[in-house]
Amino acid sequence: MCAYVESLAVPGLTEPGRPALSASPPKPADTAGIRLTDIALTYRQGSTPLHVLQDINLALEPDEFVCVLGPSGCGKSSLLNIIAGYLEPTDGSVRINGALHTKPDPQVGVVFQHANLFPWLTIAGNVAFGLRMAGVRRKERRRIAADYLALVGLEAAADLLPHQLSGGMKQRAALARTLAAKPSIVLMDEPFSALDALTRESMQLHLRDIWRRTLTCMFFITHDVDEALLLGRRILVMQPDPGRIVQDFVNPLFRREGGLSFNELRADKEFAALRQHLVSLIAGGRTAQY
Ligand SMILES: Nc1ncnc2c1ncn2[C@@H]1O[C@H](COP(=O)(O)OP(=O)(O)OP(=O)(O)O)[C@@H](O)[C@H]1O
Repeated sequence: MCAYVESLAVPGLTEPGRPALSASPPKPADTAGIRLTDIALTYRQGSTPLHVLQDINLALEPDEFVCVLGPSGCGKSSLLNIIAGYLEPTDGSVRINGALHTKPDPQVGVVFQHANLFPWLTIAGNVAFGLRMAGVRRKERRRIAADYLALVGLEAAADLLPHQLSGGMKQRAALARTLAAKPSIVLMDEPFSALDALTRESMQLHLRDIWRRTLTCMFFITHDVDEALLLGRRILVMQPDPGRIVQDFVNPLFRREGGLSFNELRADKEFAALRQHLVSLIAGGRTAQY
């Protein structure tokens, strides 16, 4: 058992039928899913090297939902950019379903903090845009766009323009646009941080529901520990100088079916201890030892 489990003594961690907090989440088969091997990233600032990432090794199952926490500047976005193929690592490799991944392609979808919809296209047009670029026929594009708009609950907004939508609706449209390309992984960099608290909570529940229905691998960066505990089946914590993963565990509060509401999550007897542990780890106060 890892030191974290012992030191927290959180009731319920060893109860039958409950997912155990584990330092070694299950490994996907050799080729399935996303695999990062020995990733390192170094920038040069004049003659001084800046080691941003070091020794990042990560295996994500095809239906993983992983939340990534860590203080500002620890390299979360850099890691996301490497997985997206936007940034070449100084060392190491990214493989998706066994194939080397070195440049952006539709297998990797990205949702940013701002929706970045094309203002001149309708919401359905935005969702179908990538399909059009991929040569999908018009009738098929329409059908796929309608399916994904229904998935995010935006059927009624199909013919509206982006400026007619609220911030949360725009983010849902952006998610539909990304999912419509049927990516193997969706990378999200603080996608809800620009939303007000109520919209944000509703988007988190929406996303959880969408993940359950699509079982697409989600890589979700957040500064919000509660958000990570609500959404992540697995939680990674990074620390800086150089950026590395200092904890990787299966979230015992995660439920594959049903799922906790916010009130249930916060009332769970394990929640406060887990939250405190993560906050302190992010602040650099305690390093996990196994
Ligand atoms: N193009 C660049 N050239 C040089 N240094 C960079 C560059 N991009 C990022 N960095 C540095 O790399 C480090 C990691 O940045 P990154 O944006 O990945 O961190 P982060 O954890 O995502 O931060 P935040 O939570 O604030 O978004 C920082 O020290 C940053 O200053």
